Amino acid sequence: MRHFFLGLAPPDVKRGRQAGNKSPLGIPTHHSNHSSLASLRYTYEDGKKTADWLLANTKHRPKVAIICGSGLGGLADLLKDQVVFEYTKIPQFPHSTVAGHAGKLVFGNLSGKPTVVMQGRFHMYEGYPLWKVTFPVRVFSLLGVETLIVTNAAGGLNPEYKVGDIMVIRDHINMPGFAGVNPLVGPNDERFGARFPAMSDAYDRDLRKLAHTVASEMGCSGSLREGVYCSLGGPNYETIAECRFLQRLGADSVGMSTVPEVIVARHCGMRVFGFSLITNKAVLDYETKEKANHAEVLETSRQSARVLEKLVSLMVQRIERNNNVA
Ligand SMILES: O=P(O)(O)O[C@@H]1C[C@H](O)[C@@H](CO)O1
Ligand code: HPA
Repeated sequence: MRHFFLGLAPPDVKRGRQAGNKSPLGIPTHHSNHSSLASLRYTYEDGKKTADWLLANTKHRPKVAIICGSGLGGLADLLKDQVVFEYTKIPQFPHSTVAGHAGKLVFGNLSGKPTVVMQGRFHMYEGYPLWKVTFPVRVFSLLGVETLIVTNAAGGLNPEYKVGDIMVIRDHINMPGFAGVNPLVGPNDERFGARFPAMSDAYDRDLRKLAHTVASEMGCSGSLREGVYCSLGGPNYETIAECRFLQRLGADSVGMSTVPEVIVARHCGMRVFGFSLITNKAVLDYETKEKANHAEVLETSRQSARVLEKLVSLMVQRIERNNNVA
């Protein structure tokens, strides 16, 4: 309050946000009309500020960004010549709150290519609105990133999938989007992208093909699948009825992330590729005693991470500048 009267209000308040309307995570708790809704999100200038801060603090100029799913942050360890930023130190960045998400942004060279890796992502169930969940993707775009690779831990709905399989994401079902929960809701800034972006080609066909080529060269094509990822809000795992419903909808894997990041990346013209690591089988049978749990998810990630890491690094080696695949 005192700061406010002295003209030293924090930036949130200066932009018309009221400190009293925020949860402890800085998330707005109520708003009265569309124009106040418009002010309750990061602007283009906010993204630019964070991107410029990062560019001023590292010499790396990444063309590829990778978002690591639960327990898959080991990918960042493959980067050479690392520059590491804790999320808590990056201006305006949200903070990681989930086990298996370290909360570090790692710049470096992966297979000789300048790359930035998010060791830990943000989820809606942590209490973050989707414009916060997806803020890093817009920052990546402002850094000059052309290709986004997303990874996640997911439950297998397809009865043929086994725990430890890797699923190339061919397409997604945005379940929260059916109810209007979408990171692009609100005023559209054309500097990021068009009001109505297409999503029918969200997952790049050439990169999907490349994944199969690389897997076959690695001798692991037997455990490489390709299918549809369905994103739910979480944090609870699905009921049996929900899993049966999603299976009938045509989903092969189910999780609690990824889709908002992909929508924002496509909105700003980035090329997207994604993997689900099948960490558990979705429960579809009322007679079973099996239950999904995060400890199992992390343990499967730990066991299968090396294959996924190798696959990603070999793919990055073959991604050429300006979106061509070697
Ligand atoms: O960040 P991802 O999507 O990999 O994490 C999955 C979904 C939940 O966050 C968590 C559930 O075990 O793992
Ligand atoms: N459901 C939702 N999210 C998940 C699962 C699951 O079974 N496994 C890992 N993340």
